Amino acid sequence: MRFHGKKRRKKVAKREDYISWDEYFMGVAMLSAKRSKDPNTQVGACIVSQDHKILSMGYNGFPIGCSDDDFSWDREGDDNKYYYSTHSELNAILNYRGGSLEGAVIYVTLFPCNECAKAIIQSGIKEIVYAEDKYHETMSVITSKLMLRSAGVLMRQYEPSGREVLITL
Ligand SMILES: Nc1ccn([C@H]2C[C@H](O)[C@@H](COP(=O)(O)O)O2)c(=O)n1
Ligand SMILES: [Zn+2]
Repeated sequence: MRFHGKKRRKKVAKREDYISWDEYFMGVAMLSAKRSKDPNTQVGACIVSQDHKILSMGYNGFPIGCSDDDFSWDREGDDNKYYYSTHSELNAILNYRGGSLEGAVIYVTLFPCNECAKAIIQSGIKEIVYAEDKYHETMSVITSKLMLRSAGVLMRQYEPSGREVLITL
């Protein structure tokens, strides 16, 4: 092959074992979940543009000014975490500092609840890629899917590749 009139040396071949877009964005969502202080379920989300740019990230936690040490992480009783925690998907939407999320894709480690589904629909996100769906039998997830389907938001389950990535932090 010729390059600027000169005979070109054989090119060095590219790496072939690079991670896919799905692995990359679900990996970022999984890493975000590691920031959660919830002792029972840690959820992470990563919002991506149609041209594969990361727009925002989030994980489940208490609002700014509501200390993780003062507010309750209990699952039951009058004073429980469900009153206080913001879900990862909503945090990712609220963390976005750009303009519109129209047409974006959200990668999330757990299928969105009905409240997050409303926020996803209203923000213009058009596709959900989720890893787990452990609450699929709850009314929250059943109604979430009803709304998402009705609004034309695509939903697909992430297919784990089984690839292990070692990151020493
Ligand atoms: N799609 C979801 C579902 C749940 N979360 C958060 C809300 C809680 O902090 C936790 C669930 O706790 P559990 O009932 O399993 O003890 O996960 C979320 O961020 N996104
Ligand atoms: Zn939610």
